[in-house]
Amino acid sequence: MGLLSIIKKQKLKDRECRCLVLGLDNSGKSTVVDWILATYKNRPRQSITPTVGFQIHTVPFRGHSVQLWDVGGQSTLRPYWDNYFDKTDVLLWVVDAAAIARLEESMGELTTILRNRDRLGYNCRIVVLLNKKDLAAELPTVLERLQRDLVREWRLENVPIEVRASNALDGEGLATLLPLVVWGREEPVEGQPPAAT
Ligand SMILES: Nc1nc2c(ncn2[C@@H]2O[C@H](COP(=O)(O)OP(=O)(O)OP(=O)(O)O)[C@@H](O)[C@H]2O)c(=O)[nH]1
Ligand SMILES: [Mg+2]
Repeated sequence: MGLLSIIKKQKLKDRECRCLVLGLDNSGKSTVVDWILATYKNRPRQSITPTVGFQIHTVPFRGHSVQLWDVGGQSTLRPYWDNYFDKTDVLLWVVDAAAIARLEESMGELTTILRNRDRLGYNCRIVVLLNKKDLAAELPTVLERLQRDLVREWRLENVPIEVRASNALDGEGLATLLPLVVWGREEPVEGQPPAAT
C-alpha cells in the first residue's frame, strides 16, 4: 500500500467514532438513538420496543462517521455487555432520571464498568445522559447525587465524566450530544472541523 493511501486510510479512521450506548432497560437508549437518526439521517421516528441484543447505526456528522451501538439493557442481557467494549471512543450511559428507585442500580452497573477500564480502554470518554427530564421532577436531586457519588469520585481517578440532561421524545438537550461525542466538547474550536457533512 502506498504512503498516500495509508495516510488517506488513517484520515478516514480518525474521522470514525464508536459510541457505545448503554444503561439500564427502559432508560431511553433506543429513543435517544432514534432521535439522532431522525435528526441527522432524516429517518422517520419509529415506535420503539425493548432491544433484545443490539443494533448498530452509522450517522454522518460534520464529516465524521459516528457509529452508535445500541445495546439492550435488561438484566439478562447485561452479562453480554462486555462483548461490546472493544475500541469504544465514547460510552454514552443513559439513565432514566425519573426512576429514582433505580438510580443505585444504574450507578452500580456503571461503576462496575468503570472499574473494568482495562476492557473499555483508558482513552474512552464517559458521557452520562439523564434522560426523561420531562418526567423527572427531582432532576436537581438526581444531578446532585450523581455529582457527589460518581463524578467527584471518578475525577480523583482521572476519569472525567460529562453529565447532560435530555428528553429523547422531543430532543431537548440532545442537539449538543454528537458534538460532545465527536469532539469531546459542545462546539468545535473556531476554524477546526468542517461545517458540512
Ligand atoms: N417521557 C419520556 N419518555 C421517554 C423518554 N425517552 C424514552 N422514553 C420512553 O421510555 C420507554 C423506553 O425507551 P427505550 O428507548 O426503549 O429504552 P431502552 O433504554 O432502549 O430500553 P432497552 O432496549 O430495554 O434497554 C419508551 O416507552 C420510550 O418512549 C423521555 O425522554 N421522556
Ligand atoms: Mg433499547
